[in-house]
Amino acid sequence: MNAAPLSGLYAPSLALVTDLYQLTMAYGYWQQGMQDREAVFHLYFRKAPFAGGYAVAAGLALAVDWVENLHFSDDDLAYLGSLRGSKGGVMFPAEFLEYLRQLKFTCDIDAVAEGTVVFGNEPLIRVRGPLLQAQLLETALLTLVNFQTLIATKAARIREATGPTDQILEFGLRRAQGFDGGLGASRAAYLGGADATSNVLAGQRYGIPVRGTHAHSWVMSFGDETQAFSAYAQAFPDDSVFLVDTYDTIEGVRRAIQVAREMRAKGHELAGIRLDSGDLAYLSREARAVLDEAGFTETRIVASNDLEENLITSLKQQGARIDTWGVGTQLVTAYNQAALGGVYKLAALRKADDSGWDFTIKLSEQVAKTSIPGILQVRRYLNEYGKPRADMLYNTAAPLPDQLTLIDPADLTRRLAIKPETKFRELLEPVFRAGKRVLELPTLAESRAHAQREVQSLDPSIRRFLNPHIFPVGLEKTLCEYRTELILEKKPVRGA
Ligand SMILES: Nc1ncnc2c1ncn2[C@@H]1O[C@H](COP(=O)(O)OP(=O)(O)OP(=O)(O)O)[C@@H](O)[C@H]1O
Ligand SMILES: O=P(O)(O)OC[C@H]1O[C@H](OP(=O)(O)OP(=O)(O)O)[C@H](O)[C@@H]1O
Ligand SMILES: O=C(O)c1cccnc1
Repeated sequence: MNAAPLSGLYAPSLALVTDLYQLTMAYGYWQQGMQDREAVFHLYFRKAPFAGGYAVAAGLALAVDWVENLHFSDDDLAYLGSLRGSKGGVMFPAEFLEYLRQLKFTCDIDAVAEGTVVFGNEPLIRVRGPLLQAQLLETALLTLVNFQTLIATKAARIREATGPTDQILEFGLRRAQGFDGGLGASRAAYLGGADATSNVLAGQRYGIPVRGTHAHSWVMSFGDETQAFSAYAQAFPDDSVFLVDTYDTIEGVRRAIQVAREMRAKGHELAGIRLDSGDLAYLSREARAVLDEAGFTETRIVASNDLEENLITSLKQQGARIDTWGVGTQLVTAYNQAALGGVYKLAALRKADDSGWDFTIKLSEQVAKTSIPGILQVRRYLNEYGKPRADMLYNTAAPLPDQLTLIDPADLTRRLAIKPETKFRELLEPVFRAGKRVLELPTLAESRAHAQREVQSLDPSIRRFLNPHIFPVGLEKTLCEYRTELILEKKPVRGA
């Protein structure tokens, strides 16, 4: 079953899911008469998470849902009207609140499809429209895209470790960052490569397959493994996975086999056993041998216990016979990297006299952190096998030269000339035009399939966990030169 991609989770409007400063700036822009100056913002991250070579873009469908439901309700406005500054004065006057009440979303949004592999500095979302509106989107878009992209990428790495045919069950809800953290993580984990979740709400909301085994408490409540397994088999004769490690794992496997024989006599097969402690490589090999010996060659071996991609890789190298991986805490909390540092930066502003664009830049001590001006598009060049070769960021508001050269923004001497016949695709596609959605979103299952094709299309050197190869992402030469000019124009010259 595929749920509709727009879940309505963010309806009614969650307009107040924002930082106060978005609203104080909005008021300021309105007061200055700047609210309708046309602006362009880009949402991007600078470095792929987990010291990896890529990220899997995610969160767009949630962002679309939020934007489509964006409006300030009576309650929202009453609350904003009640806010007071430090001297007790009204923070937002009634005329401005009335403006917010009437506000209609009219921006253009272009975005990278969920599941697409992306790299540092590449806009995942481009928002173009009235300055006040485009600014108001910042916090919610970042909250949604940063977390979804982080978890989808983690899941893709776990999939990399398990290989394509093993099952990955996401078990994280109990260790997640609250209800919404758990729900969002289940969605992103599925998008990034998990096969199913134990999170029932995520199943209902997003159509993700729900799966599970049973807890130690089930065995403990019977006090006897054979009885516990028989009772579970009675309830779910065709879907039983017995947790065998409550007392002694190998003894537990033998008891599971005993019950499995009784099940077989009644025409049912034991689906699997689960290991949740001890040496998972050794125990899974032993369990496989005992199961096979007893004629239960199809019974799956599920393992859980703080699993993550490096541990799974190691278990595989140790010859573990695990074919289903239950992964919780490390996946849904992105344990080794708490957040993706995506940012939302102003890149262009229509001149006050409407005579063209001012391209804007945020300087930084590090050139790599200096923002990229323009109305950007990401062009992905493909090699002769149709696999990604290099990405080019270019300014759609300036003409492209005939000879295209990519320049690495972190090292201006690294360049790549593009042959004119090189095939490419543009990653940012129209999602909203003048506030109306123009893109039919794929289902979550379609985005998941897209993510798997995308990750597979990357060279293994970019997918590896340790010191991955850096995928070339360059600025088109004229954009790079323009950016350097802007940096020099804005940067004060220091005297010695
Ligand atoms: N063969 C192995 N190689 C590397 N790490 C392993 C191996 N087998 C298990 N581990 C991991 O080692 C960690 C500790 O395992 P252990 O069974 O001691 O965990 P535990 O949580 O303390 O056990 P328990 O659930 O009994 O309290 C877990 O993260 C587990 O996944
Ligand atoms: O280790 P994770 O990757 O987070 O996977 C989820 C964990 O949650 C459960 O343990 P818990 O001790 O909470 O319950 P249990 O008694 O059912 O084992 C399960 O047995 C896993 O070990
Ligand atoms: O179904 C399971 O086995 C399960 C669910 C949540 C957490 N740990 C295990």
